[in-house]
Amino acid sequence: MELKALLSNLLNYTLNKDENPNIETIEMDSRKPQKNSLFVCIEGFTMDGHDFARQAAENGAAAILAEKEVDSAGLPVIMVNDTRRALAILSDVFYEHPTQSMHLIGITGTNGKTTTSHLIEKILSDASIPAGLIGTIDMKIKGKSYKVANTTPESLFLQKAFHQMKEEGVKTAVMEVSSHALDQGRVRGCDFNIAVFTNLTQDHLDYHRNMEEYLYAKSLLFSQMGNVYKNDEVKAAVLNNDDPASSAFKRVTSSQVLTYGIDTASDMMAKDIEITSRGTVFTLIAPNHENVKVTLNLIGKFSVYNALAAASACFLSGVPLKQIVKSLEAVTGVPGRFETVDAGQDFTVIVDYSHTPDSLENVLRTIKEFAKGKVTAIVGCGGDRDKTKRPIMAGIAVQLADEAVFTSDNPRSEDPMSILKDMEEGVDADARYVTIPDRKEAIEYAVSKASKDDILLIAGKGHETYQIIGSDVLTFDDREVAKEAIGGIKK
Ligand SMILES: CC(=O)N[C@H]1[C@@H](OP(=O)(O)OP(=O)(O)OC[C@H]2O[C@@H](n3ccc(=O)[nH]c3=O)[C@H](O)[C@@H]2O)O[C@H](CO)[C@@H](O)[C@@H]1O[C@H](C)C(=O)N[C@@H](C)C(=O)N[C@H](CCC(=O)O)C(=O)O
Ligand SMILES: Nc1ncnc2c1ncn2[C@@H]1O[C@H](COP(=O)(O)OP(=O)(O)OP(=O)(O)O)[C@@H](O)[C@H]1O
Repeated sequence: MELKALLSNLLNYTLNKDENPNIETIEMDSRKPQKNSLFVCIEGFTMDGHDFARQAAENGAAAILAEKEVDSAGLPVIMVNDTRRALAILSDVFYEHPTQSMHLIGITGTNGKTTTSHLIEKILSDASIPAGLIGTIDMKIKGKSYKVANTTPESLFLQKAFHQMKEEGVKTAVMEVSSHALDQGRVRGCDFNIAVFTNLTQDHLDYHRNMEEYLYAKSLLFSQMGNVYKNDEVKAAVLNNDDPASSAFKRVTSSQVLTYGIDTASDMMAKDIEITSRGTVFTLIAPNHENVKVTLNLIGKFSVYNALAAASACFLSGVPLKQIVKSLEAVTGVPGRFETVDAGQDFTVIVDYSHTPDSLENVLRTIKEFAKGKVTAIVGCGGDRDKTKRPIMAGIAVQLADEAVFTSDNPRSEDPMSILKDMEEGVDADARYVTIPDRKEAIEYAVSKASKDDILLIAGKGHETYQIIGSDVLTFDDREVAKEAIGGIKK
């Protein structure tokens, strides 16, 4: 594509020379081969892409997009105000606006994005609507899994992925939309049909300075949805009516709103909820007033919310209610979300991705509802991330579990002991907890102490198969470590 055609949707830019090279790829990493690329310089959080413009030129770039002066080795330079935001527009143009002719569902919220997106994908594919999926665990196209670096990848990766989905005949996609992505404009080129909100509680205050800014970032999904219609379909915001943040989103969206809830009157509701150790039973009341009994294999009130969010999005996507319920009932779990580890032991081990105060509290409260024996929570907090949640999470663990084991969870560049010290600020000295910095030892300790009918919650890492210590990414899987530890005590 000619450079000037590629720039056609940018409102504000200057080009330093009247040249119009053919652009074969767009790249944002100078270390990759550039094949006549437009190299987009991004000022990141650790590096500044502007410092690598010359390297990109030497690797074959044909033009440079920048927001400040660069050494371009004589290549044409396009200057814009914000390269990250410009990249979203250019990627959409380069990949021929893939989402304009797709049915795109975006999910935002602090907790439940991954679970809800998996439920939606399952319901749609059971209804013979193959859906691409982009989220924390992976990207999936026609059942094939691809690695992703971020919950919501950079716009360049996203638009390329949507293009690939279309090439492979997949015209429906469901994706998680993180607050970082919204703040950085990664989804600006995405034309959403449906935007879903799960809930808003404390997280990511290392990035967003306070809850107001976090809420504002989330609201961008709804304010940026744009027109009321897309290809004759009404656009819709699917909002959790029980969460106070929804009122802010109602104010900023110009789309139709469909609400769901348990405690507040809503378009899609769950009533008569029963929570058991194996799942959840409730009556689903749809916007057309149809009532259906649902037996979910997913545990806890929070799972009912995820089911309601998924049911609402799929109802709006034209899937009949009975089909939605059938698919929801067939879901046995999502990797790393309330996943039980069974190695023949007489106690229960649950691995769960709860790494926010709210999710930890929900999971522990749910466990307590059916626990017959002692509940032990193994909990850590990430390094280089929101420090304010450390004492809060530790406090929740000691308050709700019979015993807490504080340990490491991706300490990154921080000293694990100083993270544990921050956690200890949230608990009284006489609280029942132990501190074991090595995560493997912490799991082994809890397993060795477990008796019949006890429950061990290994919180925080869920599906992750690594532990980041310093700059090393070490192989670590809570599920495997727990199995080995159980094997060890059986010998
Ligand atoms: C804080 C944040 O958003 N970081 C993201 C950001 O990294 P960065 O700004 O630090 O990038 P950088 O390393 O400084 O590099 C800047 C630029 O220089 C370029 N570069 C760098 C070196 C070089 O030799 N040549 C070169 O061209 C890089 O390719 C890049 O374009 O841009 C990268 C590329 O898109 C992201 O992968 C990275 O996400 C990191 C992995 C991350 O942890 N992000 C978290 C905070 C995040 O975004 N999380 C949310 C979900 C959170 C949740 O809900 O739990 C997400 O959506 O993933
Ligand atoms: N609707 C919900 N409300 C509160 N907690 C939830 C909800 N759904 C799931 N959880 C809890 O949060 C954890 C993470 O769930 P999930 O991965 O679905 O959320 P997420 O929004 O994708 O998280 P992340 O953004 O960190 O990837 C689960 O393991 C569970 O403990």
